[in-house]
Amino acid sequence: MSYPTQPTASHFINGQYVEDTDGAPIEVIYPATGEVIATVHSATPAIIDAALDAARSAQAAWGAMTGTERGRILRRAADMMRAANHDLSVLETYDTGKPYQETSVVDATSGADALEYFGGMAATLTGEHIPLGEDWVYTRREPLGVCVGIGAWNYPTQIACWKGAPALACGNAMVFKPSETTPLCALKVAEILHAAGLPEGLYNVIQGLGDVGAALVSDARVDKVSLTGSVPTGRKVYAAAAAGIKHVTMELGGKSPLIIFDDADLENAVSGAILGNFYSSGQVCSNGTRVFVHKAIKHAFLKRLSERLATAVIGDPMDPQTSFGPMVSERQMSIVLDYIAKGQAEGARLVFGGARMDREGFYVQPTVFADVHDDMIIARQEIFGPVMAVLDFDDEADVLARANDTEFGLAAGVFTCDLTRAHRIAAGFQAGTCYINTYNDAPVEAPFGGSKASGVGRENSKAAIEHYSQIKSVYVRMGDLEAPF
Ligand SMILES: NC(=O)c1ccc[n+]([C@@H]2O[C@H](COP(=O)([O-])OP(=O)(O)OC[C@H]3O[C@@H](n4cnc5c(N)ncnc54)[C@H](O)[C@@H]3O)[C@@H](O)[C@H]2O)c1
Repeated sequence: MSYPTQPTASHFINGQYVEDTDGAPIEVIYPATGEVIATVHSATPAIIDAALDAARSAQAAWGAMTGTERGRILRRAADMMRAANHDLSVLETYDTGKPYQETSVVDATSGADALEYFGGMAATLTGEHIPLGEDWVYTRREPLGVCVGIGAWNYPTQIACWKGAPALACGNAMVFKPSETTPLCALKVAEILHAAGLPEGLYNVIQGLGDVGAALVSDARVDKVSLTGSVPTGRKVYAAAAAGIKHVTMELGGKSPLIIFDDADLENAVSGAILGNFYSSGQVCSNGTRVFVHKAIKHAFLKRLSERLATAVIGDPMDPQTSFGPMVSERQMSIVLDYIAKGQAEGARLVFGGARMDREGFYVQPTVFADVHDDMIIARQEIFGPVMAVLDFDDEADVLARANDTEFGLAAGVFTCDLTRAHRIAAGFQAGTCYINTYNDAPVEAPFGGSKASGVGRENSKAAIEHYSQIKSVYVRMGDLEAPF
């Protein structure tokens, strides 16, 4: 292997790499081959303590700096990430198995966007002046303190930045725990931030499974928890954070609807369905995996979709021509294959794919089921893999009610050339992130997050500031103060 995937050490604390081999080893497996490419160690109680203490001691001075000074460091880190894009993309590909064709334009790029955006915003975070006759109130927008970030495995660099950038811009310190499946990329984010001038202790990365995450969430030194993960984990983390009355952001799972009307541009609609189901081998939280297709175009849609899926280049993720890679792990591959078996057992019609690929690594074919009914398991549960469920409809009000009939509310999309219908449907969706004639765009300028069981709070955009800062209000009396006795 030409790229050094083994990090200098497992953790990054107080501005430097730290190792503690007493922690249980965690093997990092390259999903395209099944080969072990690195080993890190789970954080011991001493490592957890060191990271939280470092964050606690560094935060006050950072919070007292001007926003301009903080922002300058974040923007420098953004430039350094862009300059290192190739190496970071290669590492992301080894960590996740996602094709370099994707990682080279999405992951470090999106992370750098977040650092640049929140770096630019840091100096604008001010309070307000509220006149009350001759008295007045002013507000101060203050940091929360120590924020814990806990990541999922599908976008390790992006998640580390989407949480770190707004947290740091607002004057907080962060302890980030990546997913145990993809522990490598966040270490590089920490390295770059400190090389860009971030004072030590402000962005710490420690490794571990759910037990390390749980220890962080319940620690009294922590003021806020931001989780990206599944709904079941979200329920546990939200409950543990509530016990300590901590702030939370919950970026959880979904089973999002994508509605395609008979007046839609078919080629664009097929593109949307492909992007919303097969990008990153289907391992995207906001994917539109329930594709409602108007009966009048069902045949044409499935035909064109199958033709285009047949042109997917499936293979070595490091080959720039490859457009579809493996699942992140053997475990995730078997979860997906189980769902495919359930779809067949429930009587859904397999239109494309449906099997593990006959090659090394954890590859599952892009898979499409048609004639799916609302109550089938493959239409109700998040699969988190390349499995599209196509459902029929012919009435607008009915399809909107069916689209919303789910515990999830992360994303939703509609393809139609009818302007008023597009906005009517978008207004009717019970979802935090909606798309008209496109799918899965996630620019840093736009709020991102879920409603219902899919989450609490928003990442990106000005909205994220509300979740990484708090308002203090100061009443100022200008005259004498009267009291009853
Ligand atoms: N909404 C979003 O922005 C978004 C983005 C990406 C992924 N996701 C979701 O993430 C899921 C896939 O990722 P995953 O399999 O890594 O999710 P997961 O819920 O299994 O794990 C997420 C993280 O939580 C940690 N964790 C597990 N139990 C914990 C506990 N009790 N306390 C604290 N931390 C704990 C894990 O170690 C991991 O780092 C999918 O459901 C997907 O939809 C959501």
